[in-house]
Amino acid sequence: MTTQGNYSPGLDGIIAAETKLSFLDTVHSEIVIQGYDLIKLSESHDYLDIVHLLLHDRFPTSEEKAIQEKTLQDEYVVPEDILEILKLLPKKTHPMDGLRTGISALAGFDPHINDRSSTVNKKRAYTLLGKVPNIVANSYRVLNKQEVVSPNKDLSYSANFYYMITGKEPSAVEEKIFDQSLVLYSEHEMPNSTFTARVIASTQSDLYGALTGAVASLKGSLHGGANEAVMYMLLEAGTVEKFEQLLKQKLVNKEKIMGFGHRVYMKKMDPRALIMKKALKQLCDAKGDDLLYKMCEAGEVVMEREKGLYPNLDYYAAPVYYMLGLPIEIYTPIFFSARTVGLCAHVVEQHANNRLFRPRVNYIGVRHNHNVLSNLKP
Ligand SMILES: CC(=O)SCCNC(=O)CCNC(=O)[C@H](O)C(C)(C)COP(=O)(O)OP(=O)(O)OC[C@H]1O[C@@H](n2cnc3c(N)ncnc32)[C@H](O)[C@@H]1OP(=O)(O)O
Ligand SMILES: O=C([O-])CC(=O)C(=O)O
Repeated sequence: MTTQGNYSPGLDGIIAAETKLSFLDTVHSEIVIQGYDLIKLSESHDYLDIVHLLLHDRFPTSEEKAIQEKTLQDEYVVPEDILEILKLLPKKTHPMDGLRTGISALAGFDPHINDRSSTVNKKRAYTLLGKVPNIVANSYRVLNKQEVVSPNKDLSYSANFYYMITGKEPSAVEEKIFDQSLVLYSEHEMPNSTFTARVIASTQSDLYGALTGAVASLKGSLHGGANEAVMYMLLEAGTVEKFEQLLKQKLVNKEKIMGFGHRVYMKKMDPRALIMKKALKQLCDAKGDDLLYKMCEAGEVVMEREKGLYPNLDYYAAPVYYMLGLPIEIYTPIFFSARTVGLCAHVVEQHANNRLFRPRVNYIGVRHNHNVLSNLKP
């Protein structure tokens, strides 16, 4: 073995970047976003406040917020050709793959594609923030043989996103909870997808490429794909007792249980999950049906007792989305849509102060003796 230095599988504990954007402070149990705690922000601010905070380092004034909303609305429409590309995809394509294709195709419509300046990157971030919800909703719709839906500028950003997916306007409570989920998913330091985006950006590749790679990363079930997987698991079980049995059986089979565990919060509950747990209770109470809440609570007890593992955000976001009437295949694309702002902010930061990512390996392969090789020549 040729050793170049310490190896940490999965880069566990390795510092990969310096950032002003966010930090998981496990000592004080805070998710620090530009100096503020995300959990507190999720109770006091909406998604568009977080967008401004991440892209401009501070909250918007009410005038700036109105201008930002108008900027986003002007970006809502997706080129017709992109919708045509989505229509050409095989109908069994997952909406995450539709989204990946759609974001990738947007690059060709950018007249300033070779400009990596912060000003243009931030402008581009608004283009993406305007169009990604449209691509998410319409890639799902097209793949499910539903009519393409146009954005409704009379609704708030989050209400319009919900409307484009479901075809109906959310109630005030649904809008608030959906928006809160977007806040919670907006930014989270250095998950695999953000690392992917920064690695791609570090070659001086563009924002669309960085985000296309990030979609592929987020699709995996160890990352964003977990929210969808959690919902299938809950539906497969159907009752509290069967869910407890299912989890125990999966543990006996040494299967990973989706929605539990986290590289950074391994011995604690993801604080974002607690907020979505409260939202789930609210939605269940309003509907007079607490089955999903009871199942999730019972699952938490089993996992803590049997494995010392705690829920991450995906565990409670999934049943919340279910209670909001959102289709399951679109849970991970919604996560991506919310994370668009965090990813864009990281790419802006990477491009503004770039050094190519190029790590080394410890070589564990064989070494051949070239004298032996020359003896083997015909
Ligand atoms: C918003 C998000 O994207 S959060 C992440 C969403 N992903 C999931 O929910 C998928 C399920 N969870 C997992 O697979 C993991 O907890 C991860 C991928 C999130 C973190 O993984 P890592 O930090 O690499 O931890 P690793 O997989 O090495 O697990 C450490 C130990 O805990 C166990 N473990 C961790 N998570 C789980 C789980 N969900 N179910 C069962 N066992 C688990 C592992 O089997 C391992 O046990 P061992 O030491 O006895 O072999
Ligand atoms: O941070 C991570 O490793 C994954 C995660 O929770 C997220 O992307 O929000």
